Amino acid sequence: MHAENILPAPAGNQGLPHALLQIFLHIFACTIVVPHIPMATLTTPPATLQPCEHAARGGRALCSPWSRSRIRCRRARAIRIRAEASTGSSSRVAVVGGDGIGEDAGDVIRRLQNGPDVRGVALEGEKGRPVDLTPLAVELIGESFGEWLHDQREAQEQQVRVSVGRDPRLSGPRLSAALFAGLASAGCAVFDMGLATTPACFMSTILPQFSYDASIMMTASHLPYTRNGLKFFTKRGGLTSNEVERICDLAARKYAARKKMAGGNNNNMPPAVPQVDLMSAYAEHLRDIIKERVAHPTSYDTPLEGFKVTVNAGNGCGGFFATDVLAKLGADTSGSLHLDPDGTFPNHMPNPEDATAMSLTRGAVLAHGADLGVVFDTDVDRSGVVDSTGAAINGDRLIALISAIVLREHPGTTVVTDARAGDGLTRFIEARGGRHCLYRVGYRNVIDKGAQLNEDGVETHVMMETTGHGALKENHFLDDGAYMVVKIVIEMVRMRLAGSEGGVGSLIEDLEEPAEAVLLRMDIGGEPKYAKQRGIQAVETFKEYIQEGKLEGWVLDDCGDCSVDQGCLVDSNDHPIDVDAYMYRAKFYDESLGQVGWVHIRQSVHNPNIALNMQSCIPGGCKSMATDLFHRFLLTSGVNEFVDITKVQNFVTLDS
Ligand SMILES: O=P(O)(O)OC[C@H]1O[C@H](O)[C@H](O)[C@@H](O)[C@@H]1O
Repeated sequence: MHAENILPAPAGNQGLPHALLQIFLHIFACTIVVPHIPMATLTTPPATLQPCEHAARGGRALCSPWSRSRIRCRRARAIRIRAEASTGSSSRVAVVGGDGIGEDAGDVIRRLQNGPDVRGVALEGEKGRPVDLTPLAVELIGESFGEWLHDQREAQEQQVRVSVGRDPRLSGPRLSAALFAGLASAGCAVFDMGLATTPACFMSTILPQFSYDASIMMTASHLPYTRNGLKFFTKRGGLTSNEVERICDLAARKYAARKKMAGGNNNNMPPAVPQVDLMSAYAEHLRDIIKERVAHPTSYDTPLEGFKVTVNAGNGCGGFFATDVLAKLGADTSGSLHLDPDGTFPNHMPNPEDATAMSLTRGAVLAHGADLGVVFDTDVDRSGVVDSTGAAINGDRLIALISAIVLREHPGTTVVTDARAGDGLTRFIEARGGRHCLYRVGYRNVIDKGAQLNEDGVETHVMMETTGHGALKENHFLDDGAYMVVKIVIEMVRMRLAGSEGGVGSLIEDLEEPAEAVLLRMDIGGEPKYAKQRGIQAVETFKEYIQEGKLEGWVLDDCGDCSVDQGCLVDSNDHPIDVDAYMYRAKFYDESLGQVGWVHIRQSVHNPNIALNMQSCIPGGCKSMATDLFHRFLLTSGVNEFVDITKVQNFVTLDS
């Protein structure tokens, strides 16, 4: 069962009878001490969080769900919540409609930072969301990135060379011109790669014929056509959230003055920028990898002859993979869908998590008798596949498939995923001799964790988020949806050469799936500028409720500093500087049933909401967990004063 924002509102009074609800509330009002959380009205500034020193380290906690001592976060950071009423930010000038000039006018730029990316609204059309990714904002961010690059360089004698690619969004050409202008005014030599993919942009810093110092991809991935954004690379890889924060801050500090100067318009003539054909070279690079690794005994240059592969690019940037990679290697790609780039995305959003994208691809695979279907997201840093039987392989299944392939190449390797991955995936990896490290949501967090484990001497070849962002140590720690498909295609050919009858789906036949997986999103109310702090407040209150023993049966997954040798590892927000969103996972135990499942609670990276993921191996388990949380946490903690809990309520009261 999967659900996100699709749960129907309860018709009439389908939920707990009102009287029963009153009894519940009365009981909990009597037994639970509700902490005072200063959140008077939604227009007052929220509380802020002050990180304190880490709690002392200890041995691995053997938590008992029924005793408070087991409900302890061994390495959790103590968080102190304090009211901010008299601090600077509360006295700042409000930014109205993302357009104000004042003491904090630059906040409109700072708010464009989404973790390691910049994302914003580039075109009118979203109700209640004005355009904030303006040409001026993009120009200033480009200029600040250029300055940041100069600061990073030891030798200053050569001009910094920066390439720029983009997806087909309608706002792309205009914003690219602004980006070129910003980079040029920072003294960079700029190269226009036109339509490109995000991983290809990074590869433009590596492939010897380009070898740029840095690259920027303009994309908003699977988000609506009205959005756009920026992803930044140097030869080291993608920038971290902290680095992007510094760049946005630099741009923010220039914003008010430049806006006055420009009168709100970007009047600069765009510089003349040479165009370069990166994608042909990148496609050739992928073809060479397939040829070399398959080393076909009779058809070295066309190892895909006799294979049918259907690609669904969703009108994003991924069409090249069908025409310039697979077809040129001999594959029949005639059943492919939506290969032509179209920035209005008329069919569906390019996204391997999108149900329409997956089911259309499934239909095409079955109709054409294809061996494999491939789904890319807009900028091709994510992918999913469909096997020859029509089974969708995305999320945990894709991680399992890649893990199965890589664990044969690198026995015992560690696989890092975000903590929304299922318990069945952990068992799947461990059954093949691998180790599973569960970490923070956000592709950059997952990749950085893998890089860090390698630095610490823990061999880690696979880093994959359940969203389909997958990076391999062998491929520059780069999340590259096309490279993941290259690995799968090579395996498909090898299996056939070895005489195997089954398709790649047969490699994950023993993956156990949860009985239920549900995602509910709770909108954060009030002024957008306080949304992040309110989100932190809600998520931290959940953690404190468990730590203080107010949620009997709930246990934080708090193994933040256990060795990967000991199995799973779940981060506990233990590096405050690097935290880009607050999140926790907690298991729920029932006295008679044992472990019912887990919930993962976090702030959304993109929108003012709290995402609540739940998984259970018991039918009805998600509803039990949601019901418990609804009555014992959401209603009693005060979180419901600034978070809209309707979707959880609807789920809880939904007839099963
Ligand atoms: O916070 P959400 O809106 O659920 O989005 C979360 C996701 O955002 C982007 O797509 C990132 O690339 C992912 O790494 C992340 O998991």
